[in-house]
Parts: sequence; C-alpha cells; structure tokens
Amino acid sequence: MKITVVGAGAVGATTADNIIRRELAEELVLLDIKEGVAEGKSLDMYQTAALLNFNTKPVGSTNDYEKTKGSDVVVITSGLPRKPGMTREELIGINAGIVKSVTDNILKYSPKAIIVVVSNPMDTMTYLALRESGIPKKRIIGMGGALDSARFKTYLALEMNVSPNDIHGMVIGGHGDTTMIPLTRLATYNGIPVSRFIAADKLDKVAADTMVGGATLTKLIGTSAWYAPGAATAMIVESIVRNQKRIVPCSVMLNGEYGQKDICMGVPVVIGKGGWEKIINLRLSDAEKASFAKSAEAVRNMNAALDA
Ligand SMILES: NC(=O)C1=CN([C@@H]2O[C@H](COP(=O)(O)OP(=O)(O)OC[C@H]3O[C@@H](n4cnc5c(N)ncnc54)[C@H](O)[C@@H]3O)[C@@H](O)[C@H]2O)C=CC1
Ligand SMILES: O=C([O-])CC(=O)C(=O)O
Repeated sequence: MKITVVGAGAVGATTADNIIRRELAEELVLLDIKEGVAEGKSLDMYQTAALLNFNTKPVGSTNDYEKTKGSDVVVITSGLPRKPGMTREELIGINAGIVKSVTDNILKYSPKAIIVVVSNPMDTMTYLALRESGIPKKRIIGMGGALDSARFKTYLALEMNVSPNDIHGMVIGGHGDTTMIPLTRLATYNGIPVSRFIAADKLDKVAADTMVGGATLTKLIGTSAWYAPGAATAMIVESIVRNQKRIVPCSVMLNGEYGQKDICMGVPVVIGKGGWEKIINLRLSDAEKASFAKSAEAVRNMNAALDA
C-alpha cells in the first residue's frame, strides 16, 4: 500500500503523521511545492518512529510527482487556508487552480488512485477534481462531514458532560458555515436520543456551534484548524486501506440521491477499498429535506463560479 499526501502544511502534515503512526501503508509520500518543506517534515516525523514504534516510512518530495508513482490513495490538502473573518468560499479563486493542476499531476503517475479532497471550498473542489479527471465517481471522496460530525459529537459531549466516544451523530450537507446540517434528531448517547438529555434550546446551540466550528477555531488560532481535520482525513484513509466499510458523511457525486444531481455534497457513505461504495439513504424529515435543498442551492452556486 502506498499513500501520497499533497500539501505539507498544517493539515497535510497532520494527516501524514496520523497515517504513519497507524501504519496504514508501507510508504507515505508527502509532497509540497515549497522547496525542502515536505522533506524536512517527513524526516522530523520519521524521527518519531524510534519513539513511537511504527514502521511506515515517510518520504518528502518538492513537487516531484515521479515519487508519488503507483499510489493507491492520494489526499489533496494543497491550497490556501482562510484567515479570521473569511469564508471558505472566498478561497475558490486560488485553490481551484491548485487542485486542478495537482489532480492532473497525480493521475499521470497514479491513474488508479482513490482521491480524498480536503482543500476548500471542499465540496466545489471535490466536484472540480471529479469533473477534471473524469475518473469513476466512487474514487473521489470529499472530507468535511467526518470532521463536522466529530465537532458535533464533541459539542454534544461537552454539553452533556459525557465521553465523546459514547455519542453518535452526523452532519450532512455542504461543508460551509451556513450549509452544514447537524442531524440533531438522529444523534444519540449510546443509542438513546440526545433530546432526552439536552433541552431544545441547548441542542439548537450545539447545532449552531457545530456549523461555525471551523470559523471559531480560525478566529482563535489566526488560521484554520489542523488536528481534527488531519485525524478525520486519516480515519477515511484507514477505512479505505483496511476495507472497514465505515459509514462516514463525505462529499460525493449525487445522481438523484437526496433529490440532487450533478453536485458533490455530504451524505453518509460506506467507505471501503473501492472508495465510497454505497450511499446510505436517510429518511429525512420535511425540515431536514428543505435544509438539504437549500444547502445544495448554495453549493451549486459556488460550483457555477468555476466557470465564471
Ligand atoms: N475539508 C476540511 O474539512 C478542511 C479543509 N481545510 C483546507 O485545507 C487546505 C490546507 O490547509 P492548511 O494545511 O491549514 O494550509 P497550509 O497553508 O498550512 O498548507 C497548505 C500547503 O499547500 C502547499 N501548496 C500550495 N500550492 C501547492 C501546489 N500547487 N502543490 C503542492 N503543494 C502546494 C503550500 O505550500 C502549503 O504548504 C486549505 O484550503 C484549508 O481551507 C482545512 C481544514 C479542514
Ligand atoms: O474552517 C476552515 O476554513 C477549515 C475547515 O474547513 C474546517 O476546519 O472545518
């Protein structure tokens, strides 16, 4: 198994670190356009092997795609992060060009790779990568819902003062401050609806905090987050390489599911060795369906900007 992570910035390096610690591949290539950065971070990470007891060797590359040849899974994190006060959507101008050229280069050397897109605005970047590459849709997975769901579970756990490990819940829809849909109705504390433990107004606040989870961290840190994004991305990679068939909300191409077509958005999918293998069709309430349709409209408008 060979995995490449493109972009050795905060999210890319954290993703790579999680992947090698869990030994998800024999070889991990970390690639960046900045001279020496990927090589330096790879060496730094490899120096933890003797301390943490793992055997996956990270290899750095300054924009040399030859080194990525034959990758089974490629994660794209290259691109600008937002600054406080910005939306993810404002990154489209620069990041679309980066994601397009990276996708072309990756597929030249790894035509069979499964691609996990992280760069923002993620739903539109996933759509772009799929449209540009023309590879089968099941091989392109956008990472957003995994992270948003982890934030949702964390806010629920904090509110209830319980372990996040006992909370189940999903966030679907777009990966944007106003487009994500935390499914409060379906969230449970070990199978028991969370509404039994949290008052309605508190539950609404948890949902609102989840939606602006990324913006809150961006304001605190000065750039966007990386620990949870890196862990969420590695979790998806693990489900692919270990064929775990986990159900994870991911941005995938819809063809009539959830009433949408020709758009990548977050819905629960089964992730295994083929990429996303199946979409799980949730029975949404009328209000949830309306939120999904509204979210799709915003994502579609963003996609239209690709051709503007
Ligand atoms: N989908 C999600 O849930 C999340 C998405 N993000 C997004 O991930 C992206 C990366 O975020 P950070 O790692 O924090 O940014 P960063 O600035 O720390 O790292 C980005 C890296 O990409 C590299 N890069 C730029 N152009 C490149 C190219 N053509 N080829 C190879 N490498 C190139 C840069 O040199 C830099 O090292 C941003 O767009 C951010 O918004 C971040 C967190 C979560
Ligand atoms: O907030 C951002 O811009 C980065 C991101 O997508 C997240 O952390 O959810």
